[in-house]
Amino acid sequence: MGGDKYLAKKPIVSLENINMSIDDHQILKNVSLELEEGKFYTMLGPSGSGKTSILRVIAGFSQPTSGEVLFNGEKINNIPPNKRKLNTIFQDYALFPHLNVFENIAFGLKLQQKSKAEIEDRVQQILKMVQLTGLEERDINELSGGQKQRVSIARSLVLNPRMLLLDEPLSALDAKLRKEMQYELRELQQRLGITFLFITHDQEEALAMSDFIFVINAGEILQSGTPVDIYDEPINHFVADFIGQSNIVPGIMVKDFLVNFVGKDFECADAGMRPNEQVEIVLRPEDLDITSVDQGKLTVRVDSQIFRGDFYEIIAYDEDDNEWQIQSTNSVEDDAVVGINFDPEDIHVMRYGEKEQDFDARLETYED
Ligand SMILES: Nc1ncnc2c1ncn2[C@@H]1O[C@H](COP(=O)(O)OP(=O)(O)OP(=O)(O)O)[C@@H](O)[C@H]1O
Repeated sequence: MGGDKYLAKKPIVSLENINMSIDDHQILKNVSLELEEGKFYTMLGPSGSGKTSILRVIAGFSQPTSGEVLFNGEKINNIPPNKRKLNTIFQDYALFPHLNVFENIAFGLKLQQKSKAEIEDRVQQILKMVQLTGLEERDINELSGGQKQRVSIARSLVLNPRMLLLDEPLSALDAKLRKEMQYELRELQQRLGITFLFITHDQEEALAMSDFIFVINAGEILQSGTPVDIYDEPINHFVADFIGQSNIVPGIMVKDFLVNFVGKDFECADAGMRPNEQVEIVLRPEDLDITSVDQGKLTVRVDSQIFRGDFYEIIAYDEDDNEWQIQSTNSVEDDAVVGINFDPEDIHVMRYGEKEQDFDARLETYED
């Protein structure tokens, strides 16, 4: 899914069937992706899933075992990192503490032996872009977190990259500053119009910041799409569980648009499954309402609840012992037996362990 939505424009960077092994350990498995001009892309996945490895392949710090890295349609596998029109920003920003803001930003241009006048001009231009004019002489350790982030981006931008690769740049920050920087980074990307490829293991961050997300696990892209696509239509258990909170229960297809779970048939909006196929059902906690037993589509027993500020998060169990998380504006007593209601359109049906290619193929067959 999603893949076809962004084929219309020519990608700046593409990966085609990238595999990478280190000491018999396969780190990347058949990774393909395309990155277009001017978008904010995120690679989202748990620790060790291969996000940094993909970024390193794009940047040229790692060589894939097989597969092609393309820049504007041309193979760049053998082009060294400093000759690629990409710049990487690391978690700690790697700023030089003994140099001031101007000198940090000018560093790459000095290495390229540009004239003093050209350096002055270019740095001033970039300072304006990242809104740091006036801070040229400031020491790096006298800057706020947000300003440091902007200096590190400015230091990359001064070299005119087509794309910035950002490896978990916000992960060391406390929650409040992190939120502010998310906003700042997103705003900066939109203003500059440069493609960002951002890495995070934080799903909320990915949903909030990105135009397009690649969900990575065990060296594979499990799903790619807009934040809304991925949240509303996760293709498998891993994605549904990793992105937001989900109730996932086993079910079986009765026929098209009818699925059975917890012993009852329910209409559902999903497509392309065969009768009797084993499936999994996703219902998000915010899509469930607590009601009386006679009015409810399912009956559950409340186990516990936590007050979350604007709602109660209720944990309950159905007769098959499936756990249900429900967001409710009202508190409910422990052990109360209640009904839960939901809109059939919010029932999302998945195949266990499905991969994105199979999902796309199934959808195509169905649409034909
Ligand atoms: N040089 C290496 N030698 C051996 N194994 C490696 C090497 N680099 C990465 N790996 C392994 O490859 C897998 C993917 O690592 P990678 O750093 O790409 O994951 P990640 O998703 O970026 O994780 P994190 O969020 O923790 O940084 C891990 O299992 C890691 O241990």
